[in-house]
Amino acid sequence: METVLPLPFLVSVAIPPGLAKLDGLNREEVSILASPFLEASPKILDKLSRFFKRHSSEFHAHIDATTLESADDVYALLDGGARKVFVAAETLPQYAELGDRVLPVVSTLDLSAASEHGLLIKDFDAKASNKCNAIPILPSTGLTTDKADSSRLLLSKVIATYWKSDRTDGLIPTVVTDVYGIALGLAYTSEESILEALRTHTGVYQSRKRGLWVKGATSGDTQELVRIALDCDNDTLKFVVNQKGRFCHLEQFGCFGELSGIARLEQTLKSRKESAPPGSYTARLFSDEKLLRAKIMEEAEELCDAKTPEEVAFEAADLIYFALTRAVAAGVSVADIAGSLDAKGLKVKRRTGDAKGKWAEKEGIKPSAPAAPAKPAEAEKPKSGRILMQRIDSVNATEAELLETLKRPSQKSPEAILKIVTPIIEDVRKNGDKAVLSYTHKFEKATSLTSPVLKAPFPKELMQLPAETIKAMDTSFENIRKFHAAQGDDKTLQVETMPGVICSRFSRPIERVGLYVPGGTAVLPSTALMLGVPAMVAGCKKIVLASPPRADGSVTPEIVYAAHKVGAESIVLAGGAQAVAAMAYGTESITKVDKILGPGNQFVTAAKMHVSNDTNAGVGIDMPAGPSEVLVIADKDANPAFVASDLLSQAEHGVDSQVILIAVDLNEEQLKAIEDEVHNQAIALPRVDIVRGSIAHSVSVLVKDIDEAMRISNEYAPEHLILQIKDAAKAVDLVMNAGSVFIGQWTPESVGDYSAGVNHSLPTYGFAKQYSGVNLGSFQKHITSSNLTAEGLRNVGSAVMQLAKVEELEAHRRAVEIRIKHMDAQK
Ligand SMILES: NC(=O)c1ccc[n+]([C@@H]2O[C@H](COP(=O)([O-])OP(=O)(O)OC[C@H]3O[C@@H](n4cnc5c(N)ncnc54)[C@H](O)[C@@H]3O)[C@@H](O)[C@H]2O)c1
Ligand SMILES: N[C@H](CO)Cc1c[nH]c[nH+]1
Ligand SMILES: [Zn+2]
Repeated sequence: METVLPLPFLVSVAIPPGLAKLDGLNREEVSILASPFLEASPKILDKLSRFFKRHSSEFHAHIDATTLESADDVYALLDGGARKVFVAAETLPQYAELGDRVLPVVSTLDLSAASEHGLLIKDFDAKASNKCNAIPILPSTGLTTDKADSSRLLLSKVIATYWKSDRTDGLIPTVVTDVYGIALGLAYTSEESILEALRTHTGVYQSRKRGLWVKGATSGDTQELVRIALDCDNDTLKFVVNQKGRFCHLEQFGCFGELSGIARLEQTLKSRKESAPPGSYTARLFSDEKLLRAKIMEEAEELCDAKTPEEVAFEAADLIYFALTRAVAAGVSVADIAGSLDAKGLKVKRRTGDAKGKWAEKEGIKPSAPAAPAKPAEAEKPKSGRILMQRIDSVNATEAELLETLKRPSQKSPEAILKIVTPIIEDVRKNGDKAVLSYTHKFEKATSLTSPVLKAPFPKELMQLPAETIKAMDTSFENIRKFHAAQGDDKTLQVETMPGVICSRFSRPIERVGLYVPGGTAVLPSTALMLGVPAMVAGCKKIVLASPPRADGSVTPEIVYAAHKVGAESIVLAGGAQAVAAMAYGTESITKVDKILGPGNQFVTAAKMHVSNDTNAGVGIDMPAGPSEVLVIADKDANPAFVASDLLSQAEHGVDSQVILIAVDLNEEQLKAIEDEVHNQAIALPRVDIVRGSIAHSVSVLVKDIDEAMRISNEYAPEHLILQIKDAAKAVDLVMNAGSVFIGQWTPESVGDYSAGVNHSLPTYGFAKQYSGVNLGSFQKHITSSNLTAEGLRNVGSAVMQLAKVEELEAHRRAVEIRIKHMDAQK
């Protein structure tokens, strides 16, 4: 990343930045000029922080923070990526330690210096910093790249006002570099060429012999213009570009030779990622997450053990190779890494640099000082880079490679999780309410809570909801009720297997059920409906809901409303293993249940497995439901925006979610259209950071036809299967393994999550091969009965007696014989 000397003005931009259009200037033009000027106010701090998250490396923003009251907000802005923040002069002393990152605003504006250019609209204390005093600020509405627009200033003119050419032709020497700062060559620039470059966002220069020179116009080796900067004495420009092909007219990348070092490695890895021969080592590294992890760990260790300078250089190069492979695989470029390094360098409170977790423990490292509470913006690392799923072409890949690529992200080892949850379960079993409360105080920070349960009837004031939420919940409730009621088998099933031998089957509700409604990363009242409604329809006598309370000890009103609608007897105000244990064993105030159902994180799942294995608990559980996932099969008929929206709706659940696209016979352009949609829709999502995490282990599989797509899908056994293909309904016949299927372009997965009527508590992690999702049957037992007449016993008796004889179970045989003898005696 280039260090920025801002061009000698800042572009003042209205907030919220639409970012496609900024007050008349394009986003690209502002980013090329490097430094927008933004005005902060307490109301728009959230928007500013989102702006920084997405664009701090692209824009080098300066901020007017004079209306902010809290110093914490100023620190947060600087930590978020603001280059300089301007504050009221009287508050300046409290920022003394921050040097010229914080500057004062003077209220009496001195316009004289800039008025001769007619440019300055706002001026900052000239004495405060010689680096910043002369930066005039222009409203972006006053600038243009449109020659015909005489009412505004031409951008190229503004730049030229500040440069001093010492050449007779007035041209300005221009150093051209790539984004790593590697010099590609020297060119010359005029006002006209700058205007053209800004207008087209490409490399356009002024040739001394041939006039305007659009780089790549004949060779195809074009440039994307990333940034323009003026040097310290305003007589040389720098164009930072992304170079396609090569810059030099000779057979070499730049006029000073080929790329080398990390830049060259990145170029090689990127091209390998696109087209590494299947089976090659790099292809394996890209597709085998475990192999790459092992190599990174191995090389890190070897680097630590290296002794001589040569060994250190050798091992560091190896480590960088594997680290960069990891980055390129995730769609992260060296420029993104440099941006992240720059952002770290901008932080006003640096991390201590301590090693973390198992690596620290292994080496016996102790933290250097107790960790200070993170400032809000410090805790959220700004992330950038294209959000892109890894691709694999099923035609070129072996079956083993394909399966390896489609592996779900690995979860923490069950043993490690069990070690954490077992003592919690034991504590709750022994100490009841007191233990449950203590874990709620610890994990949910709900220290004011004094009772772990809320009993029905639930007070009205705990379910105050907007009318539209009640309407939506009522609609969903009714659809879920209808669909699950229709699954009922009220009539006893009866079959006469032989004359006089009548077999029957009838269902009964499970009497007491415990329903776990997750509440860690998101509150999910929809899950309360998905579990509660079928329990109600089945006729379960006691429905106990459990969900982690909020930090103030209250339960989300939507969950209370759902509990009320399904007739729950109580809500356990606890989450995790403690909630599961409380429902499995019962406590002084929490009702023991016969079966626990519902999704949850790894602690919840491990606790459910643990209690179901304890015969003393006498409790059953439903299927394993872990991180959400979706597999979308899309062909040429699919709308790329719809496809992306479905992928993202599951990717936003958690970083451990995985989404799969199976692209049926799509060409490069069609596939890219979906990838572009994924990126563009993702960066606009509030949970974009989570999406980045899940997309990093998500995959697009290219296949030739529907049969191959369905074969892979059945092997993967997705929780949700979406068919965005021609004649989608017909393809349902080919579905063998899936939790729930969504057919055709008008059926987004989210309708199933909330309101269509189908259940959203479904098997994940490939368990759709052997489990069904939650349904009415999950809340019922089926009991069978036999009823034989004398004739029936005669008909079947000989088979029974013979098999009992084979098994040498004489009492069994005699139970038939004694009756037949009795019948014979009565004849
Ligand atoms: N498959 C499905 O049908 C489905 C439906 C909805 C949600 N989900 C999944 O359910 C999961 C919900 O997870 P969540 O974390 O948001 O909520 P959660 O309610 O399952 O877990 C929160 C609880 O975890 C416990 N916990 C957290 N950290 C702990 C630690 N270090 N030690 C011991 N206990 C700890 C705490 O008790 C806390 O109350 C997500 O993965 C989501 O994708 C799946
Ligand atoms: N998709 C999740 C099940 O995998 C359920 C859910 C709840 N809210 C939104 N979605
Ligand atoms: Zn969902």
